[in-house]
Amino acid sequence: MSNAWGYGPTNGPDTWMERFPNAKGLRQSPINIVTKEAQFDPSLKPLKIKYDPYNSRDILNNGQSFQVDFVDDTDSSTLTGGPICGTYRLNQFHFHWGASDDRGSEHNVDGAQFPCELHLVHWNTKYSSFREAADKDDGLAVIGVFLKIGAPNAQLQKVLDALDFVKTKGKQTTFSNFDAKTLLPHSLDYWTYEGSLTTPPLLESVTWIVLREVISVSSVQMAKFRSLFFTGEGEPQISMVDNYRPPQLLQGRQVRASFQ
Ligand SMILES: NS(=O)(=O)c1ccc(NC(=S)OCCc2ccsc2)cc1
Ligand SMILES: [Zn+2]
Repeated sequence: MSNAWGYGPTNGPDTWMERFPNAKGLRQSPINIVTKEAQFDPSLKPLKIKYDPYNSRDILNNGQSFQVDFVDDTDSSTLTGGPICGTYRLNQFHFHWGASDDRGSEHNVDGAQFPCELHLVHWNTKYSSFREAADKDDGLAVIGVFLKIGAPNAQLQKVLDALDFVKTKGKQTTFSNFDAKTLLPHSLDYWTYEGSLTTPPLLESVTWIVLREVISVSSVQMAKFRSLFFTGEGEPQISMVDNYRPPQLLQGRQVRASFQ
């Protein structure tokens, strides 16, 4: 389907509003987090994250990123506390990255971009599934984690080693017994605001929880992300890079901080 959305010159973020009117909504993501304007909220609870490695299922190149999918038919991998009410189940995690180390994250912090951003996607169990939750105001909660160039990340390497089997769009392979918690930084201090999916259909259903502490990734590891392709097997190869949406208007929203 030639008119599918993407990140290229003819189907990228500036064209999405043509088919996805949510793009002009009042709670769009990502945003630039201006740290001095993020107000400490003492009523915010600590994040409670419980991930069971047994739930990890497969890794998939979906043509926009790659994602690790989790079995989410029980409450064994959940997010509670923080800014959310109730229990949210881990459905998948994925990344956004740049063609070079100077860009790639979706959220910015004080105008700065990181080379990569991890998103851990959870859905509210007051609904019956991700799909039912995806268009509800309180349907989803996504934890964002920035990756910064530094030492190689051994836990991340387990994910990157699987990329050889999902180079092209639609490829997927088993990815079991992975503990997503090992991708999180030590501190769970966070910023939070009400936003949206950062890809079409851009549904305004996400409570964003962006961690202040980064995790490391080496430049060699970043090159591994860039070895993937947006395109399918047998099609002219287009490298999977710059799969990030730029920051959107805050439109009067408040960004709260869980820390002083
Ligand atoms: N980058 S993001 O974390 O905002 C993010 C998370 C999940 C998704 N998932 C989507 S769009 O699922 C595709 C199928 C679907 C189901 C209900 S609406 C779309 C997209 C973007
Ligand atoms: Zn994402």
